[in-house]
Formats: sequence, C-alpha cells, structure tokens
Amino acid sequence: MSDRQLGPESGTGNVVWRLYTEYADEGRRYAVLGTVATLVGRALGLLPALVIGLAVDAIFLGERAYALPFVPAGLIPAAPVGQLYFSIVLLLVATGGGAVASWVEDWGWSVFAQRVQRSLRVDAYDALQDQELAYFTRRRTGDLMSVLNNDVNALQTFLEDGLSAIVWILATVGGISVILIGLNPTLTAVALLPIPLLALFTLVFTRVVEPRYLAVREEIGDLNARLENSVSGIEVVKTQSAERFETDRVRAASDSYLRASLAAIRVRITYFPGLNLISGIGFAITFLVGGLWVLGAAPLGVAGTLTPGAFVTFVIYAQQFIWPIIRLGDVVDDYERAKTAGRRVDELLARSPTVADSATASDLTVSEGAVAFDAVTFAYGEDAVLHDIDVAVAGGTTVGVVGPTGAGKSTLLKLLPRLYDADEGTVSIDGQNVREVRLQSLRSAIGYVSQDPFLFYGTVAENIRYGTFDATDAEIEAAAERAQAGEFIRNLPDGFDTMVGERGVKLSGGQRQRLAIARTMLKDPDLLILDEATSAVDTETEALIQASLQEFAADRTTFVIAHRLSTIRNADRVLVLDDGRVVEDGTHTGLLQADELYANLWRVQVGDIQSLPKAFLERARERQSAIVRDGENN
Ligand SMILES: Nc1ncnc2c1ncn2[C@@H]1O[C@H](COP(=O)(O)OP(=O)(O)OP(=O)(O)O)[C@@H](O)[C@H]1O
Repeated sequence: MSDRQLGPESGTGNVVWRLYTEYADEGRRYAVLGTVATLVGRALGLLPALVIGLAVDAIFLGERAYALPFVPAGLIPAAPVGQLYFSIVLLLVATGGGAVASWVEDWGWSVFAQRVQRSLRVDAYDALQDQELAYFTRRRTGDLMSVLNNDVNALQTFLEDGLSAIVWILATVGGISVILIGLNPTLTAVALLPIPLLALFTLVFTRVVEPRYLAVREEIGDLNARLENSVSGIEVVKTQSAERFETDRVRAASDSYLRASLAAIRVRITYFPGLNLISGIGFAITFLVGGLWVLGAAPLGVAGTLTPGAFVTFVIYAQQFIWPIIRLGDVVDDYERAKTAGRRVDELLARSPTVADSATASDLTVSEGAVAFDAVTFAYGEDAVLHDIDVAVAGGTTVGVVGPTGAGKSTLLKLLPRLYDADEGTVSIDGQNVREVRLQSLRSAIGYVSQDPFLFYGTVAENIRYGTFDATDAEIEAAAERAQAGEFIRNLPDGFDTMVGERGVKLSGGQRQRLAIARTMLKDPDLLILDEATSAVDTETEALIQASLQEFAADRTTFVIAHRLSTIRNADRVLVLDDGRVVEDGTHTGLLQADELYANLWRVQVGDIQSLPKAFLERARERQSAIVRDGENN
C-alpha cells in the first residue's frame, strides 16, 4: 500500500529533532547554506561596533594604534582622516555583505523548512490513509485535518524561524563573547552574569507553558472538528432552522479555545518582559562597572582598566547581547508549540494500523470465488453486532442479504474486503483467509458499491475511472452505458467532462449510484458487493440496471443487500439476518413457503399489512425503540 517506513525510533527521543532529521534528506544542503550565511551575516553584523570603538580610540583619542584582526597593516591609511574613510568603507561593506547574507540565510532556511514540511505532510497523510476504517470513525475529520494542517505547519514554522534563530543566537553570543573577552575578560564575566538566571527562568517557563500549548492544540482540533461538522451538515442545519443552535455550538468550542489560548498567552507574555528585565538589569550593571573603570574608580573593590573606545564597543556589544536573548524567547516559545504539534504528528506516523498485511501475506488468487464465513463474531464496541455466523457460498452464486435495519447486513459484508476484521472466526475466499492475503490483492478482487457513494471533485469520467486509472475513454463510456448512466451523463452540461462532487454539479442519489456501479463494472472484480446499490434509483431505472447487473454478476460471486426485496427475488440464495444472526437461508420461493421473517418482510413490501402476524409487528416495534435508544446513547 504505502512505501512509507516507520522510523526505528518513532515515539522516542526529542520528537521535533527526530522528525526534522528523518525528513531533512532532500533539503539538507539548503540548511547548510542557511547556516553558513547565518555565520557570515553574524560576523559582518558584529564588525561595525568593533570598528566604531577602534575609530574612537585610534582616530579621535589617539589611545591606541588603528589595527584590525585579519586586515593587513599595509591596507590601513596612516592619516586619521584616511582612517575615518577606511572605517566608513568597512561599515558599508559590512552592511552590504550583511544584507546579501541575510537574503541567502532566509532563502536557505525557508527552502529547507518548506521541503521538510512537504515530505512530512505527505507522509502524515499516507500514514493516515493506511489506518483502519475504525480509526476514522472514532475520530473527527476536523481534528485529523488539524494534525495534517496546523500541526505540520507549526513544525515548519519552528524549522523556518526557530532553527535558523538558534544558529543566529549561538553565532551572536559566541562572537560577542570572544570579542568581549578580548577587550576585557573581567567585565565580560559581569556582562555574562544574567545568563544562568535567564536559563533557569526559561526552564521554568517551558515547564509551565508546555501543558498549556498542548491544551491549545487539542482545542484547535476540537474547534476544527466542530466547524467541519457544522458546514458538512449545512442542509440539515437549514431545514431544521438550527442556525442559532449551530452558532451556539461553534461559540462554545470557540470559547474553550479562547480559554485555552488565554491560559497559554498569560504565561507567554510574562516570559518576554521577564527576559527583558533580567537582561536589562545585567546591562545596567555592566554599564555601571565599565563606566566606573573608565573613570578610574573600583566598584566593590574590583579595579579594572578600560579605554573610552573599548568601553563604547563593550557597551554596544553588551546591548546587542539582549537581542539573542529576546530572540531566544521566541525560539523557546515556537519550540514549545512545535513540540506539542510534533507529538501529535509523530503519534500518527508511528501508529500501526490494526488492519494491515501480515508478515507472511501472499496475493489472493481467485479461482471459483467461493466465500466462507466461519464462526464469525464481530463488535464495533462492547456489544456484538454479528454472532457466530457460519455461511458458505459457492463461487459464482448471487446471494441476497436481507433483514431488518441494523441486523448487521452491511457489517457482515464489510468483513470481506477487511474494512473491519472479525473478532472471532475467519472469513475466506477460495479457502484463503482474508487476513492472510495482501490487502491490495484482496481489495482489487472485490467490487463494493455502497448506498451513498462518494464522488470526488473532478469530472464524471475521472470519477468512473477512479481505481482503474488506466481505463480508456471508450471503456469508461461502455461502463457508463452498462450502468444505465450514459444518457443522463450526456445530458450534463459537459457530458463526461462535467465537474461533479464538492463544488461541481450536484447529482441525485440515483445518479451517483449509477456512477458508482459504472466505476465497479469498469474495475471488473471477481467478487461483487452491492450494498443497497440501487436503492435511490426509480423502479423503472432499477429494472434496467438489474438486467445489466444480472448479466454482470452471472459469472462472479455477488452479494446484494436490499430492502426492496424485488431486487433480490431472482438471487440464487437469500440470507435473512436478524439481530446479527443468520435466521433463514434459502431461495425466495422457499423462504415464502417457510413463512417466517422473510415472508413477513415480503408481505410488508407488497402492501399486505393486514396479514402480518402480531408477533412480527411487536418485534418491529421493539427493534425501532432499541434503535432510538442506541441513537440517544451515542
Ligand atoms: N462504524 C460503526 N460503529 C459503531 N457501530 C456501528 C457502525 N456501523 C454500524 N454500526 C452498528 O452495527 C449494527 C449493524 O449495522 P449494519 O449497518 O451492519 O446494519 P444493516 O443491517 O446493514 O442496517 P441497514 O439495513 O439499516 O443498512 C447497527 O446497530 C449499527 O448501529
């Protein structure tokens, strides 16, 4: 199915770092480019303060000679005015070079981050679609979207801004420290005093803010899910005049999000002023000590020597120390968001689907198409929906599956393509346990048409071709004809090229069903499951589709679930399900003669309500109230 490999360390270590290194491959050279540009940019950025201090001392005060590291003495003019021009040229070169380096830095880091984001999102999506169907029914679409969008974006944001900032901070702090130590080691120690305090403060911040950011991400997921659900159900909202109700629900979800955000914001906005305060006080102390030294005083008995120019350089650098610290605040904040987002993405990437190929799986080979359900029991949750089902179907048979609503008909047939796995017992095709064959081979051997088929946003032809991607236009048109869909398709504004699905032309339920039947006919599977596949078409069209379907089903094992019993009266065999059990098994005529549940369902269909036994009506009433109770409990 997917060629995505689970990282060996999934779920361990620093999640953000692990995701980045696992997904860095393609963009690594851009990260290197970004890093080099950051370092060059920083070196150029630090140059002006050095030049200004030197100019003050050498040109204006004559306290020391004009000399710069790495600059040959022969290049430096002898006269003070020449030295001033030389200094200006240096400042301009540093500014221009810094601008170029900044461009390259942003380009390198952005390309790197965007590439990682792309690969991460594709893999996260791939991991998502590999999950078993039950995973999707347990989760809300909006929340899953939030992982694929917001969480992946948060990881990218940190990569783009945060990781480059870390290099920038390290380069700035390292560069300034080296220069400061060169100028005056004692005063450097004073200037660096706030660093441990800042580290401690940051540690406390991360501990407090982390759970709050996690809560925010969960609330975003909830809110997305709420919005998605309300927008998807807009037709019901309108017909039930429930706009106020929905707005209230969205407001409630927004309120929770607001509360979670404010709780995080309260902590976050304390962090930045805290950093400023600590570093500001540190700067004031450095300024005081350095100033006193220039004036010849010895604060607290600590004496030192400093020229005014070196003091200017020192003060400028000490001031510049505040930038990386403030930037560090942003980085830590972005990192905390990325970490909580990363955990959610990683959880998805690391999750092994419960319905997957076994290690020893081989391809399914269909010869007869015989299907067997052997002592099958299944529950979605606590209560079993299918109990101990034993059914063997000979290859090529058409089997009607009928029974009251909620009897378990769809569930039974969903076990065949492994949309769900049986809890007990086995389902097999031609003697091969479906759990022991490759999913891809299993599902390509089975055609499945549901009652409410989904159309993708795309043309009619693309929707029919879906799954048989190499089909020619002629094959598509032939399949459409067989599914009695040719005529209505030709009447659409652009025929087979008409856009349908979301934002496209809206098709009726019956038209969608016919496209789905055409899609399945094109697939030409060995086994066929028609789950109320013609329930939405009018009886006349159904008769025509039935004729085609009968011909199509003639040589392949076919299961037909139908409430409209006329649909299955010609089936070779009819299984009657009630409450998760097969209660009757025979032909239409045989079952009418048996005069049990099937015969009563038939009476309902032909309008012979008077002759229904009381017990059947009682049971129907019971079933309805059970369904209502279930619905209320869910
Ligand atoms: N995804 C699901 N999660 C939990 N319960 C489910 C799920 N799908 C179906 N059920 C429950 O399982 C039972 C059997 O449902 P199923 O759809 O198989 O019945 P059915 O006989 O096909 O009904 P209908 O004729 O109404 O389509 C019902 O009680 C239903 O509520």
